Parts: sequence; structure tokens; C-alpha cells
Amino acid sequence: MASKKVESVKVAVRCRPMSEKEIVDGRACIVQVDAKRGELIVANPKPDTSEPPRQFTYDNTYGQDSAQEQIYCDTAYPIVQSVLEGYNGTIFAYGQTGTGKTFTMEGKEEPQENRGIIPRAFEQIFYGVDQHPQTQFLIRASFLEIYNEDVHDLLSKSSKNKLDIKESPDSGFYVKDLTTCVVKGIEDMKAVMDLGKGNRHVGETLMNRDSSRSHSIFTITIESSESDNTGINHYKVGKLNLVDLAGSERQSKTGSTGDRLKEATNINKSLLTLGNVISALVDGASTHIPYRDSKLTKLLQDSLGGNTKTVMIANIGPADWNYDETLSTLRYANRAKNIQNKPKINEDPKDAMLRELQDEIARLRAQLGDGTLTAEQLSMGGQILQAGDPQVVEVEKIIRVEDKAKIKAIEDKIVREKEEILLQTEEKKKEIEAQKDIAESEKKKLIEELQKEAEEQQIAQEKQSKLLKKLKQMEQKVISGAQIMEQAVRQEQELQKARMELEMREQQEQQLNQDINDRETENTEMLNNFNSKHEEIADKDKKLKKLYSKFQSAQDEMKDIQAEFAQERQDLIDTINVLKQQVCLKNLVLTSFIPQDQLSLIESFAQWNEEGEEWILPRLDLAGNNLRGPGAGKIKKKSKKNEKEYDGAVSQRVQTVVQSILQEYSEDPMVMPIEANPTVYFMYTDEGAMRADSEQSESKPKRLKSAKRPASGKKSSAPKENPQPKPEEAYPQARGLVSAKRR
Ligand SMILES: Nc1ncnc2c1ncn2[C@@H]1O[C@H](COP(=O)(O)OP(=O)(O)OP(=O)(O)O)[C@@H](O)[C@H]1O
Repeated sequence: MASKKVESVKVAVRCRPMSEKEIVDGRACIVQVDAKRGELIVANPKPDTSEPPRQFTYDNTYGQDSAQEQIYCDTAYPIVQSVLEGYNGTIFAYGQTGTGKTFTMEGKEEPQENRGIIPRAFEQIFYGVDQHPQTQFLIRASFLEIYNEDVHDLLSKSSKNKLDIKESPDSGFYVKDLTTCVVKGIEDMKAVMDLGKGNRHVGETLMNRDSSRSHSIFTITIESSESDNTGINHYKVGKLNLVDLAGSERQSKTGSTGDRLKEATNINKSLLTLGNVISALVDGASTHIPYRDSKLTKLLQDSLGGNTKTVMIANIGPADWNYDETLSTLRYANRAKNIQNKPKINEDPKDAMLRELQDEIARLRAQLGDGTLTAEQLSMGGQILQAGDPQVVEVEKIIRVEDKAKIKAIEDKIVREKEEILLQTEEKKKEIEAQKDIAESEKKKLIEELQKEAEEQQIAQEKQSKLLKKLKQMEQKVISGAQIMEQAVRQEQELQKARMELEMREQQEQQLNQDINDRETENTEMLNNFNSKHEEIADKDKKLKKLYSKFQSAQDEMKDIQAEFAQERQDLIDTINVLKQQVCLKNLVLTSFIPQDQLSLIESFAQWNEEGEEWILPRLDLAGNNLRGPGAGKIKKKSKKNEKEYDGAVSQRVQTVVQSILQEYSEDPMVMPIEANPTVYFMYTDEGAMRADSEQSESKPKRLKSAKRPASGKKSSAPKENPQPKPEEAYPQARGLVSAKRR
């Protein structure tokens, strides 16, 4: 039975050690961790403050000398185990840049004990697979990055491309066209991880990105099937999200423009939305949870308030200079503790890929049988099996194939049969040729028929070989425990150690619980033993003091939250101001270079795309200079002769394309009426706006007197007055821009 118990998001806080620089700079350590009690105390480093230290309690807390193994056993181990059982699980690291999120999630390869959650999860998964030799598994991995509110596929060669997030009624939000790799062992998983990290690095260098400003999500999907007593297969699908979030510190927008501003605003947007989602979830009164406000929260919807087992690891630094950010992270983590999820096992999902694969394998096996197909099957075999090929991206690798000997026998048989067909054909040919009582024309006809028959048989043989190849590929994707024995043996010892550690901790926990119970009993006894008013008063006084200190810390908390809101408000005002400046600049460019009537036309055609959160112009590829082909804007650099030739070619191409498009789309109301100005040509050169109309098209375009150099974004460089448009020009609103009528 699938569990539907409500369970809270588990929150662990980890404080990294002082960095070398912090030690050299003589920074004070302001964080104290009591791992046994899951407590953490932060002192205010401001010299003139009377504020008492802040105390927080979480499911787990880890100090500066905490071990990666310990953190894995406490936080990730139970989640990964659940994913193997068919639950969804999410582990995410949150915190300021440089506090150890990546160290916690990935760790270091050497020394071994510094390996983080991700490599340890790989080991646990394949160890888990090995423990179930009767179960078949299909394990897939995907890796994506959210940067600047754009989703990039880190396993794709074109990781620069942005992917769309779509919504399906069954599985919620998902990334369309995301690469998914089938993995069969730890080495495959590592290869996938390294490929993604490499692509992330390339993106960083090529596109001037900073990985601490992007969120990465590594997802492992584990499908398993087990047959019951009656031979019916039952499927389960567990999904593990391993999330390394962008640095949570406030992004400064001061002085940012263009891409950098967009980046700063979007990073805040994702994390702000994550915070808003958390707040809305824990605030009983909220009916709307703003998942749709950012890509990150769309993809993590199930992990926050959904059917997933979730662990948040908040990372902080110990030094005094991080005080504000540390408090902010701790408050964030405190709120997350109250999120309630309802994890459930995903049983027999409709879209289980493993089922499709197994069906396909069974079908291929039935087709191949013991290697012989009927003549009818042979003649149509290929076509039968083309349909329903599951969409799995394959990882190239060499792996063990089940039924190796059987498949080899079939392969040999196919080769043998091929040779026999050739031999028989030759023999029959000779027989026909030797027959003296048949006319030459008849002999020729018979030989032709014989050859045709032989060719058909060969085609059928080839189809059979293809079937065999396909069967091999299908079987390679499905793994069962026994196949990865070697790797498992290597890791068994280590996992054994981890399990022992876990058992030890469980014992410790039991001991602690026992202690608590004992103390509670003691307390009750003590209470019962109150025999004087004096003691009662003293006790009440103690309780009052306790309550008062709670009241004070609640007040402090309130002050902090108010200060945080004020800061966020100021941030938003800053963003609005910078965006306003950007809008003014864009308006200046638009009114200076796009004629008003064209601008209105474009605006009337523009449509807001909810999914992509951007304006789009339908069929933009059919409009304006796009029709003129590549290089249209580079005319200035060509010689007069080349220009003429180029113009002729372009004009001819434009006419052909325009005509064909007009014909094709004449009935379509969404197509921009490009025929209105098919020869309009806009130019802007290094020297400023250029006139290049029909009268001047033979000569080098000249800069308009009134045209200014382009505005660089600084207020001082914007043109101060409108140049006078020429009366004959169709674009009276455009400044510094004229149409060029070219034929
Ligand atoms: N618990 C730890 N023990 C030892 N070293 C640590 C620990 N945590 C972090 N470090 C070290 O601190 C540095 C910063 O850590 P890391 O890169 O993991 O931070 P981050 O939060 O992921 O930063 P970013 O947001 O920039 O990705 C690294 O050199 C890392 O090795």
C-alpha cells in the first residue's frame, strides 16, 4: 500500500569552516553549533548592540568539522532509499555563494571521504539495484541549468539553446525536448554528470556566465518492475532531483544595465519566488501558491507541498562579515521546516518507459523466435517492428548482453543462411543454363526470376539482422541486479559501514529518547513534589522568564522580517528605476528609427507568450529585411559593381519569396502585410543613420545632417531634438532614418 502520510520538509543547516582568507583577516566566528540537539546559535557581531544571540533549531545541524558521510547518512540516504521504492525525492542546497553548496552536493573526488551527496547517491542507487535480482530496472538521468530564467539542457551539444517548460495534466510541469540518458552503472552516471559539468563550464566561458548565479538540477529517474505470483508485472517510478541553487545573496543592480541587470533581476526572481512559495505554503491562510512565477518553482512544484520527500540543506559561513546573509538563510530555512508534503509511491504509471521497452523486447523475441521466421514474417518483418519505437536517447557504451550465446547463435545462423542462399542460387542458375530443351529467352527469364527471388531473400535476411540488432539495443537498456555485481562488491563494504553508522545513530537516538523520557518522568515527579507556595512561585517565575525570552526573540524576529521587507522593497524600487531608464532608452531608439505607422503595425501584431514570457511576432521570418537574405545590411561595404549585382539578386529573391509567400498566406490574417512596403530598406551605419533611397542607391549612402550617432545608453548622448523628416518620405515620425527604395 502506498503511504499517503503527511511529512514535513526536512531541514538541515551546515556551517562551513573558516576560510583561509577569513583566518588571515582575523574575522570572528559568530556561529556555534550543537549538533546533538540540532541547535545553532548566532551572535550579533555589531559592537554597539545589546541584542542577545539568536537561537535556531532544525532537524539536523552540522558544525565546521562535520563529515560528508555523516551528512549523507542523515539527510540523503533515506531519500535515495525511498526513490528506489518508487517515491519522488528532492535534495536541495541553499545558501550564500561560497558557503559550501557545491561542496555538499558534489564534494571532491579526492580524498574519498570528501565525496558529496551526488556521487554517494549514485553508489547507493546501484547497490540498491543489486539487492533486487528479481527486479528489472530502467535508470535515466537528465541535467539542466536555469540561468537568467532560461532553461538550458546540459546534456545536449547545443546547451546554449533555451528549452520551454510545458505543463501536462498527468505529470505537471516538464521541460520539453530535454535530453535523457539511459544509465547502467556508476561509471555511466559519472560520465553523464561530467558531460553536464563540462557543458556548464563551456557556457560559463563562452557566454560570460557565472555558475554561482545559476540553478542546476540533476534528475535521476528509476523505473522498476517486478512480477507477482500470477506473472503480471507491476511498475514503480521514483524520481530524484539533486538541486544546487544559485547563491542566495542579494544581487546588486547598481550600475547594471542590459544583460547584467536582467540577470540580477531574474536570479532574485527565482529565489524570491521560491521564498514566496515557501511562505505561502506555511501560511495557512494562503490559497494561491505562486509556483508559476518562476521556472525554478515550476520545476520544483512537486517538491514543495507536493508528493515528494524533500530535504533542504541550508549552508552558512561562520564569519562575522556574513551576519546578515547568515540570518537571512537561517530564517529561510526556518520557514521551510513547516512545509508539509504528502509523499506517495508512483505505482503503475501510464507512461512507464520500462513497460514499453519490455513489451518491445518481448515482441522482438517472439518475432525472432529460435532464429527462423516464416516467409511471410520475413517479408514484412521490418515494417512490423518499426512502429512504437520508444523515445529513449541512448548512451554509447559497451555492456553485457543477456542471452549472449543465444543471440550469437542466431547471428551465425543468419550468416550461414545467407551463404546457403547464394550457393543455391548459383546451383539453380547452372542447372537452368545446362537445360538444352529450353529456348534462350526462356532461360534468361528463369534466371532473372531466380535472381529476384534470391535478392528478396537477402533483403529479408537483412531485416532479420536489423531486428536482432534492435533487440540487443533494447535489452541493453534494461538492467537487473546481477549485471552490476562487480561494482556493487566494490561499494558494498563502504555502504556496510554507512549502514552500521546509521544503526549506531539510531541506537543513539533511542538512547536520547530514553533520556528524555526519564527526564520527563523526573520533572513530573518534581512537580508533584511541590509542597510549598514558595516553590510554586519560583517555578512560575522561571516559566515567566522563559516566556519573556521567547517573546523577546519573537520581537527580534519580527524586526528582522520588517527590515528584510524594507530591503526587498528598496530592491524592487531600484529595479523599477533601472528598468524605467532602460525603457526610456528603448523608446528613444524606437521613435528615432522606427516610423510611427510601422511601430503601430508591429504592436498590433505582437502577442504575449505566457510560456516563454516574451513578446512574439507571428511569422516574423516572413517580414522585413529577413526576406532579403543574409548580408543585406552589409551593402555599404561592397563595391558599386558588387552592390548592383547583389541588389539584382536580392531584388529577384525578394520578389520570388514575396510572391510565393503572398500566394501561400493570402488567406491568413496573421501574416504581416509586407506587400505594403516590399522594398523598404533601413540602414544604420558606423557613421550614423544613412539615406540610401532610389535616387542615391547608386552612390555611397550619406549620413543625414540631422542624424546623430547611436545613443550609448548614457543620458548625455541621446539626441536632443527631432530632425525634420522629408515630406515625400512615408515615415514622418522616424528621426535619423529614411527608407531606401531599392529595386
Ligand atoms: N564543509 C566544508 N569543509 C571544507 N571545505 C569547504 C566546506 N564547505 C565549503 N568548503 C570550501 O569552500 C569553498 C566554497 O565552497 P563551494 O564552492 O561549495 O560554495 P558554493 O556555495 O557552492 O558557492 P557557489 O554559490 O559560488 O557555487 C570551496 O573551496 C570548498 O571546498
